[in-house]
Amino acid sequence: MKVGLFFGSFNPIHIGHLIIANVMQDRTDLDEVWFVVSPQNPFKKRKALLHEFDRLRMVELAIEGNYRFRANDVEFHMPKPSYTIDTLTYLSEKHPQYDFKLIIGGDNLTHFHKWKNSEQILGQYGLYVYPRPGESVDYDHPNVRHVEAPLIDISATFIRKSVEAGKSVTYLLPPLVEDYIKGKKFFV
Ligand SMILES: Nc1ncnc2c1ncn2[C@@H]1O[C@H](COP(=O)(O)OP(=O)(O)OP(=O)(O)O)[C@@H](O)[C@H]1O
Ligand SMILES: O=C(O)c1ccc[n+]([C@@H]2O[C@H](COP(=O)([O-])O)[C@@H](O)[C@H]2O)c1
Repeated sequence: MKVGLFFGSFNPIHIGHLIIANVMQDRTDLDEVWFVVSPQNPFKKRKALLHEFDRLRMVELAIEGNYRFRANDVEFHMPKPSYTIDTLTYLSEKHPQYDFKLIIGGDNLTHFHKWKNSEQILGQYGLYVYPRPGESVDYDHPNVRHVEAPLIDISATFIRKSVEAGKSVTYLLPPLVEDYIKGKKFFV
């Protein structure tokens, strides 16, 4: 079985993430997509992040009922910051029956060569890349698959700023995630 690992801060998860996961599962050879919540991206500042348990909960709420999607908290139990190669290695040892691929947005491809052991990630696993507005890097490598799909100009940053400014985020988030954010008064 082929599993696409979709790593992210998911601060919070938004419909862009869900569209990406669905396109990847539906239009490629991936059987499932696992959303791996990263407590701490090595390249991002931690202070703006919600607690990882809340980010995981929102992912669970967002994917409820989709049996091809799973939420994964493996990085909560690993050293911080979260280096993707370490998690890939761990997951491959734990689930030798699965063929793991990495799903990333085009913005992450720009700096991918700076990731820890990026060559090993490419050689052993491979990337499925979803295009992102403003990012036009065409990484030419046999293990990099550029998936053609509609551009989505939505980011978690835009959602956080919108909530802070008192603007509506309806339809940018799954309703259960919007309710969770409102209930907990996040980003206000
Ligand atoms: N609109 C989008 N188009 C393509 N890829 C995206 C989009 N939004 C997120 N991604 C990808 O999803 C993964 C997880 O992203 P992340 O959780 O950081 O979301 P984000 O919206 O980019 O967040 P932030 O605005 O806080 O940086 C990354 O690989 C990122 O490139
Ligand atoms: O392993 C690395 O060196 C590395 C460097 C930068 C980012 N990543 C991972 O890429 C994923 C996407 O990050 P983000 O914050 O854009 O959602 C997240 O899981 C990060 O831990 C990983």
